[in-house]
Amino acid sequence: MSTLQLHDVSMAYLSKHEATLALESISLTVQDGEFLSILGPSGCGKTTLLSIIAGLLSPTSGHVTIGNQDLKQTKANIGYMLQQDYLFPWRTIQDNITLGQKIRGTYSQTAKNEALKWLDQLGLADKKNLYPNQLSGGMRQRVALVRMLATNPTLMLLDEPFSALDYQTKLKLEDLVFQTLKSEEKTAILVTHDIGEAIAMSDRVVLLSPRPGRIHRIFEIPTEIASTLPFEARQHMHYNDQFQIIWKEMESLATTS
Ligand SMILES: Nc1ncnc2c1ncn2[C@@H]1O[C@H](COP(=O)(O)OP(=O)(O)OP(=O)(O)O)[C@@H](O)[C@H]1O
Repeated sequence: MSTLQLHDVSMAYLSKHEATLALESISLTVQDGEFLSILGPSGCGKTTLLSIIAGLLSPTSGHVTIGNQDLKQTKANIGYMLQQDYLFPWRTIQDNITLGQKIRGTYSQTAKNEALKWLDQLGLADKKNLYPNQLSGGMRQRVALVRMLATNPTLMLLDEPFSALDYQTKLKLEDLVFQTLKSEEKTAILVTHDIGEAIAMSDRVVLLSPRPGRIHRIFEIPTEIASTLPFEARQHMHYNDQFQIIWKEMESLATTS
């Protein structure tokens, strides 16, 4: 993917009686292959920001470009993964993971094999003929990940995809997503409330202020953290400087909001 840029993006939700300013003057560049996390207090506009990048919402002012082209003009394939898996209960796992390809008109025997390869790589090959209600929550999220990967997106947007999972499943899936996206050199933006998760998975963490969300600070995560520590250890760096700094900044935001 080419570089993603947000240029002075603001977003106000307008209703008959009031306007809610959700985001204000967000300018940000996300490099090719970068994993970026967005942290911030509840209601600061994280999901709004992701929806704007996905092209589902138009900002009130400012604009988004991918490789210097306006988002609406690009043919960038953007994948979206949410807290809920939104699998279709009446379709088998195989039919669910090829659905994105069918909607995009890219379905073929080769594309189907690609989807099945991902299913295999994520340890679910033997589940392909089952239905979503026959799988655990963690398995269903893995299927949602396969469905997204099967469309070969150049940019992946992840809106708290791990938050509904039990702790052990969450750790395993975070690690799996991290390893998969890094090895595929995918560009990804993760919205999360979890500082450990953000540090463990990201190259950079963007901390937004309370609503209206503005960029409060951007933290570079030292590469030696990602390259030397096992994933679970990276999550629990309560004594790690980076964790402490981000935690303190978040606390200070909470007390000033
Ligand atoms: N469709 C809408 N109409 C009006 N206001 C909205 C709409 N969607 C979101 N908002 C408001 O915009 C602000 C930002 O919402 P958003 O969901 O983007 O925040 P968030 O940071 O993702 O929240 P959370 O962390 O709780 O999921 C909130 O005050 C919310 O109430």
